[in-house]
Amino acid sequence: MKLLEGKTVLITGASTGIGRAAAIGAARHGADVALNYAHSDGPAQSCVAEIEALGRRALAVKGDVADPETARDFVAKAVDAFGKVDVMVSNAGICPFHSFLDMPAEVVERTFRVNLHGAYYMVQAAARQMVEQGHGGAIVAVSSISALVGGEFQTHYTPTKAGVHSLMQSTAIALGKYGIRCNSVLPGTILTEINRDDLADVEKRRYMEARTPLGRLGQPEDLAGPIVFLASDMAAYVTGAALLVDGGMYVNLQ
Ligand SMILES: NC(=O)C1=CN([C@@H]2O[C@H](COP(=O)(O)OP(=O)(O)OC[C@H]3O[C@@H](n4cnc5c(N)ncnc54)[C@H](O)[C@@H]3O)[C@@H](O)[C@H]2O)C=CC1
Ligand SMILES: C[C@H](O)[C@@H]1OC(=O)[C@H](O)[C@@H]1O
Repeated sequence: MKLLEGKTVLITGASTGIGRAAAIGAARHGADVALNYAHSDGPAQSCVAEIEALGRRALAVKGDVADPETARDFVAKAVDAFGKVDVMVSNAGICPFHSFLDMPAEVVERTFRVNLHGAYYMVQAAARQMVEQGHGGAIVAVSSISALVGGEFQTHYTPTKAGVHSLMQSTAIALGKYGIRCNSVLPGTILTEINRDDLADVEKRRYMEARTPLGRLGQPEDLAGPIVFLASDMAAYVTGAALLVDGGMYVNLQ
């Protein structure tokens, strides 16, 4: 059963990792997909090719989510190409691991701007379009288990993920009257570029694996199903919710 047949799905930071897996997952479920990406063209173009090979339309639009103009441009180009916006997946994020006491202000600023301001502008731009269209929509934000627990080298990052989670709660209220649902997924530790260096420390990786009741760290594809579900009409009465996708890591105290 295809859950997103005929829908237009926009995803930020979609050329790699969780965003890319969500883009392919949405296309497998019948959606046309617009991808925002910030860096090299190659991975974005290969994601477009993968989606087109599935028989769906795809569009890659370059832009830094920290700039509010990027959100307006992304939504406008997606509407030009596909005629509408049904789903926004706000996924782009950075996590430059750093100790707290000597954290440079620029690293804090940039992390906040990309992860939180970026999500805010994208969600707002998509919501404005959905309200204008008048037939509702779904917004899924990629928050984190880090919205709920701290990290010694993530003092600049975890507040942004708590912020994204909170943004979905408040926008669920602000947008419910328009039939727009807003939810977040809270991934645990997923093997992607964002933590490649951090998890190159074998001891740390083993520790994180041992904390996970399902016995392994996550793959980007582990997020595709939960994101597609929350984006779909299967979740028609779900809004303001946060779905942990962490192999059980959060509940594993002892
Ligand atoms: N990998 C993990 O363990 C977890 C990741 N997350 C979140 O998942 C999201 C995706 O990250 P991953 O797939 O893990 O890593 P990733 O590094 O593969 O993906 C992040 C994507 O965001 C893009 N990006 C970065 N800055 C951007 C900007 N200014 N404008 C537009 N795009 C930008 C990157 O180019 C990249 O494609 C992030 O928001 C991250 O915080 C949440 C919990 C756990
Ligand atoms: C980047 C981290 O490995 C990853 O990001 C998160 O949000 C989780 O806290 C994981 O630690």
